[in-house]
Amino acid sequence: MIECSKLTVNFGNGEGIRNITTRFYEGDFTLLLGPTGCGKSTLMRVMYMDILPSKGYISIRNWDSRKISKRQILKLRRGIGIIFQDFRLIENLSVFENVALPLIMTGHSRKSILERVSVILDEVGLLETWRQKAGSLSGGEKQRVAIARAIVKKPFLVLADEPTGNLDPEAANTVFELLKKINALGTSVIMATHNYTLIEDTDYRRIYMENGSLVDL
Ligand SMILES: Nc1ncnc2c1ncn2[C@@H]1O[C@H](COP(=O)(O)OP(=O)(O)OP(=O)(O)O)[C@@H](O)[C@H]1O
Repeated sequence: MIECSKLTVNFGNGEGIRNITTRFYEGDFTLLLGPTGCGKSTLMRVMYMDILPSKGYISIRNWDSRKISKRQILKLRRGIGIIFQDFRLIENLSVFENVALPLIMTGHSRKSILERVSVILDEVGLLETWRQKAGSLSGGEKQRVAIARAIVKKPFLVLADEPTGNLDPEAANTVFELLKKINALGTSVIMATHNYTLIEDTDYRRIYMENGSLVDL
């Protein structure tokens, strides 16, 4: 699904990622591990082509960073759901509106939005909160809204960048279980995390990074 070849992002200050060659497979749950600043977020940003490589390339399904246009980047992003550590919700909008936003922006009908958002909110266990302002929720609930927003358009890939970093262990577990469920239903998931306790019992593929490079173990 994703092929990285000699992938390099150079921020001009000596930081970034260097010479990454690997593949990510369709349907997998992949864990991206490594210390702060090792390049996990940068690698994820390249995956949704928020940054383009300085050298080497990344190809995702049929999109290749060497020849992708701006319009095609928007198309690629429609197939990718993104979850951040800090939730990035619009706090003064309701839970429903936050999740509906990606569908509103792509011109779905009111009826299909109502149906789809209700189903998704039910899946993440937040149907009853649909009217509440996102800003009034707990951290764990906010992250579940962010997950709902990420999957509402049925992406082929979910990128979760430290999704449990701001959560207590119980909320972190709930979020991880949800991501596992999403993966079990067929969506590929790539999750960057520092939370080794959370993942210790899983046999998902682990990719380790250090100083912008992959570590061979
Ligand atoms: N836009 C940028 N401009 C300059 N340097 C950057 C930029 N973004 C990231 N960096 C640097 O590149 C390196 C990799 O950062 P990145 O955020 O990818 O690491 P990370 O592994 O995700 O860290 P964390 O676990 O703390 O999120 C770091 O040294 C960081 O300071």
